[in-house]
This record gives sequence, C-alpha cells and structure tokens, in this order.
Amino acid sequence: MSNTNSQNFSVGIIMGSKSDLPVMQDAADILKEFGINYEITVVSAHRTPERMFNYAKEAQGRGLKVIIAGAGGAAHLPGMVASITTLPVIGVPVKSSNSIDGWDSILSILQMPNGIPVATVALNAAKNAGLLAAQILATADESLTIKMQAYKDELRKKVEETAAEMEG
Ligand SMILES: Nc1c(C(=O)O)ncn1[C@@H]1O[C@H](COP(=O)(O)O)[C@@H](O)[C@H]1O
Repeated sequence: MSNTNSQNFSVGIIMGSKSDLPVMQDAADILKEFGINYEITVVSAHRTPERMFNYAKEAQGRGLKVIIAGAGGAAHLPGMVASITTLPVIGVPVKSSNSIDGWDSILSILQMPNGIPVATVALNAAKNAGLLAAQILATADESLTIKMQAYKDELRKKVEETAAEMEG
C-alpha cells in the first residue's frame, strides 16, 4: 500500500484492515483510470484510534478533497472520520469474514446521526465510491467532467448495443 507524503493526493482511500484490500482496490483502480491521484492505507478507529484521529484531522491540510473509507463488521471508521473532518466522506460497507451477511457494516455506515453524513455506497461497492469521488472532484475540474461524460456515454452505448443484439 502506498502512502507517500511527497506527492499531492486528491483522494484518500482508507480501510479498517488489510483484509479489506481486495474490495477497496476497486476504488483505487477506477481513480487510476480517471488519472486521479490517490493514497491508500490502513486506518482503524478501533485498533488505531490516534492514527484515525490524526489522519482525519490532517487530511484537508494535506490537500485531500475526498475520503473513501471502507470497513467491515462494526464499521465505525467512516463515521468517526466524518465526525472529525469537513471533507466529504464516502463509506464502503465491506462484507468481512465474520460479518452478518454484511448488514452489520451497511447499517453501521449508513445510519449516521443528523449533522454527520457519510455518503454510503452498496456492499463492497468500492468502484462506485471511486466514481463518486471522481464526480465530486469533477465539479471543479472541467477536463474531469469531460472524462466522466465519456465514461457514461460508453456505458450507455454498451447497453444500446446489447439491446440492439437482443432485438435482432
Ligand atoms: N470496522 C473496522 C474498524 C473500524 O471501524 O475502526 N477497524 C477494523 N474494522 C474491520 O474489522 C474487519 C476484520 O478485520 P481483520 O480481518 O483485520 O480481523 C475488517 O473488515 C475491518 O474493516
């Protein structure tokens, strides 16, 4: 996992454990596809509370614009990070090995109290978290908006081609 401080990153991808990486890698991959700089590392509210606090406190000052936080089980990481920073936090519920079918993680991330929102994506949907982060960045970046439109056009074309094939 890379976490170089010498470079300027727009998106911070964090996860509660390295065991979440197979899921969270999808966020990194889609950001890479859009040419967006990201950092990726492990931060746990439960196991490394001070590291979590420092990460959230320093994120904006280090130039991050969006944080993607994934965790499984009692997934307090996204909400706790959101409580400390004013950056938008996108939460990825991860279906970890001992989870209650992922519902524990989904509800922990989704059911935030008023005032501290976490933009929660579907279970294991780190790719969508990456896309949402890209869309947030695109609001202030015209070239990224153009890339985002091209991505959507491509999705639409694929469905239209499939529909045409099915219809004969
Ligand atoms: N939910 C959290 C937090 C947290 O929210 O701070 N820290 C670790 N975890 C989660 O515990 C699960 C099992 O972790 P291990 O595989 O390391 O035992 C992972 O899905 C992780 O995100």
